[in-house]
Amino acid sequence: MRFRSLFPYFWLLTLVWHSLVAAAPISVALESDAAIGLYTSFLKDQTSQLKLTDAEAIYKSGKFLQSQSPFLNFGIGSKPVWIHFSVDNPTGVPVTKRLSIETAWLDSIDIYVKHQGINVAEYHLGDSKPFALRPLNSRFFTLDQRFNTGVSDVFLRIETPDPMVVPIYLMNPKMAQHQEIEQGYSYGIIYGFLFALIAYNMTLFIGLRSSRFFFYSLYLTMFMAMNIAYTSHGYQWIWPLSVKWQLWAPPVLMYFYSLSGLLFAIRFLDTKDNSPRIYNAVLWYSAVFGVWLAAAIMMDSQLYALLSAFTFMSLFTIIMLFLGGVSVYSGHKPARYFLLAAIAAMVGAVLTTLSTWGFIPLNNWTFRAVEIGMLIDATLLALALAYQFRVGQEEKIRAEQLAQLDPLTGLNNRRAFYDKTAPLWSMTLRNGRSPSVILLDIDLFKEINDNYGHPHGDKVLVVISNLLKKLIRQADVLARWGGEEFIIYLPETSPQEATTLAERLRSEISNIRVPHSTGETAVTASFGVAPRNTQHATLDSLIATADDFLYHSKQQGRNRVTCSSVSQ
Ligand SMILES: Nc1nc2c(ncn2[C@@H]2O[C@H](COP(=O)(O)OP(=O)(O)OP(=O)(O)O)[C@@H](O)[C@H]2O)c(=O)[nH]1
Repeated sequence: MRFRSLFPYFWLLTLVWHSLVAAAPISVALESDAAIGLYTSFLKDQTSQLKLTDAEAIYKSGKFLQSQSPFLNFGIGSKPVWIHFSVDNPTGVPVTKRLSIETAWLDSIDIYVKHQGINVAEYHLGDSKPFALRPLNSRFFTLDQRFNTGVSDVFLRIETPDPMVVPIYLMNPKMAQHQEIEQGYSYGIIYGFLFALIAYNMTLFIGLRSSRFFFYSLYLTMFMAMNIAYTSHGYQWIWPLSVKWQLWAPPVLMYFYSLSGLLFAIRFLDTKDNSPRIYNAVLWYSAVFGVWLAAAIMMDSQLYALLSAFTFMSLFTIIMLFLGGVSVYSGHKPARYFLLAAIAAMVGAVLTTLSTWGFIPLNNWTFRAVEIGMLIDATLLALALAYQFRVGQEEKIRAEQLAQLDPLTGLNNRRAFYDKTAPLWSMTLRNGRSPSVILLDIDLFKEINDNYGHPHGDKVLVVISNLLKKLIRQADVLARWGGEEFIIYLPETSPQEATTLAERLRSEISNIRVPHSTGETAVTASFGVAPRNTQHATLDSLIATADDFLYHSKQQGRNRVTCSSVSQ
């Protein structure tokens, strides 16, 4: 708020400063790395026909407009623009300065240098010419110009359907070179960081086969490709001869960057399942802009292609926020990271836009805020993916655990019993130490159900389960074997020890009283105890023996323990 309240003063200061310096030529002695927009005046060529002589005549008649901003900005699809500034060399000797127009996507830039009314130099630059023809190997439109003593006039004619932002710099060549190297390093860091994330997430995609990682990598790849195209790094290093691709790459890659972002978002947020209508709307929206872009390309209209790509990309940022917001609102936890990431990307984009339009001071940080925003966006999304993966794993483990538990008693179910006893059984076979199995079945349980109801029967089952849990050793494996049947696997336990335990369990169960509305239920159980011997090649055969002994206990009148010695 405080910053915003300073705006009127900022503008006033700009105007005062402008009125003082606008008319003045730039001195070659000036050592500044700031853009020189305030020293320039300009003319929009409504006819697109003006030649240098016409522009000169109009300039002399005072009809050029003074620039109000260090950065000239004429928006998207502008008419050609003529820009003028003059350079004063009072030193008495020629001085070389580096003239640089640092917007990499301008299609055509004609530069004319005049000294004392004579044409001394002329350059024809721009994206629409092969990179190899540039005077200097720079991704910007850059040249070294010798300014003779006295005042020189520089006229530039710029034509492009892209956003016509024209940051002009006039610097000492060494200072300019130093700046370019610094920028090179910063791009190296950005691309290196993104490349590492892409490679890592592609590896995760291949390893985990989750398309989320693929769409995330695609999104970052598309951002990198778009950035490489509009900063002209691609033209400089990858496709220096492909003039056509350099012209079409920005709109095409902007579209695919936004599209891949949306594909990632709907996959990450599971929009298809959670909000099918939003999912369909996003797909339709993407298709409509895709058709618009394809039609523009077929009609060879770069302007329409750019308009479609810019509109798609602007709305894309808003849709990302919307999708993230909806998802957070509906309780999807990883979406919080997603929303923060979308906000970071948006803030970056807005800061860059505001700075290029002159609403906030333009410097390396604000101009490249979109890239910083994207780095934060990429990092937060990587965190979101990691968080989502962790939550997914935890849910899987929980589901697996639940699949192994009997829901009523919380004991192991039959599957878990086999899972837990299998390694113990194979160890037994190796070391020859004998386990035993106890199988027990509640007596006349049907009567309990019939007399007091099923819920009361459940209560009895729970009480007995808790008792069994309490009385067995930690190494023993207890499970609910069937309806009112329980099993206990006792590793390394002799027949005597197993029978003693079974007797104790039988006795404790017979002491149980489970209260109900009109009194208490007494309960007993019958037991079969089977110690392993040489006939038991498998665990199932040992369990079958325990089952036989249990049957014997039932036959003998219930509430008793039968062990091998008895049956043999
Ligand atoms: N309440 C309750 N009853 C169950 C559950 N699972 C099985 N049952 C009941 O347990 C009863 C078992 O009856 P039976 O197999 O005839 O055996 P029993 O009445 O215990 O008689 P014996 O085994 O011969 O002593 C059946 O009525 C089943 O419906 C359960 O989870 N909860």
